[in-house]
Amino acid sequence: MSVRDLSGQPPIIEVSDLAKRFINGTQALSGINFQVNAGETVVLLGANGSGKSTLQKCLTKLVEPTSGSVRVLDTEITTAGTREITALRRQVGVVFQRINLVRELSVMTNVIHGSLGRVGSPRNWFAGTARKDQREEAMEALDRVGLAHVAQRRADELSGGQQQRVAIARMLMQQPRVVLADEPVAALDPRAGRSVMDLLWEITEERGLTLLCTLHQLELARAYGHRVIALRDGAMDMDTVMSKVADEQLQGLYTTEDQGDSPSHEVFEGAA
Ligand SMILES: Nc1ncnc2c1ncn2[C@@H]1O[C@H](COP(=O)(O)OP(=O)(O)OP(=O)(O)O)[C@@H](O)[C@H]1O
Repeated sequence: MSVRDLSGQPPIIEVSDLAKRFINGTQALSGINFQVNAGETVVLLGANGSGKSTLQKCLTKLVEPTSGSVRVLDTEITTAGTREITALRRQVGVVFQRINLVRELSVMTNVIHGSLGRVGSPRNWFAGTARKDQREEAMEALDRVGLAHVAQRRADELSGGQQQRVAIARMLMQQPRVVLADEPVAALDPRAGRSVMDLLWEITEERGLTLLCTLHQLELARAYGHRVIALRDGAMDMDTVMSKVADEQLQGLYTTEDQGDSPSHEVFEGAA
């Protein structure tokens, strides 16, 4: 897999001293600092409850940060109003573990739904009433994920791996600049998971998208991540290029302090 030189690219995501404390008192994040340049592909790692999902949600204000600064695509999300946040979300594609297609509608209609924020009105929701160019674009997106032949099938007739591919095609219809993927292959078997990750990475590379992807499978993280950001107990544990990280360091992210074999809370320099 090629490693692109992105050192001259502008930052797309800038997070400074971010903290999140939930109303029940849980301190989910504190002292989070990093930036991601345009076109970077970053894997986000950390044990259950370390704050990965909260961090991703803070990037589009699905979760409101308690303090600090979060800048995504030149929008300071902590001070942005509803209109700016809506505009930002249109440029940020999301892929979740839970594949949230509309089960009883066709694959094509689900994919067209991805373009609504850009071009559509609710009456264009169904494939039959969508504009010709929308349908053609959806067909191209389906072709890109290898599923043009199932465009007219109901979404729930597809396998989990195919459904996640449809979700990626739908995300492409958004024409996003940034992709946030939260455990996109956790629900899939290893073979399907690998093939969905291949696809996500290829599309990211060919379109020059910026990707922040949470993964739990270390072998996938190793295979796909050019850079790794890791959290432990809501704090930064590492931020470095993947090639500099030893397997023990990655495994150590999933051990507790009292097991005595966790790595130091070092923040590495020179990422990407
Ligand atoms: N809405 C909420 N209200 C209160 N606490 C929350 C809320 N959402 C998350 N938390 C807590 O914040 C901490 C971080 O949770 P988060 O889901 O971000 O972790 P995670 O690293 O994504 O975990 P996982 O790998 O299990 O998905 C956890 O202690 C969690 O219980």
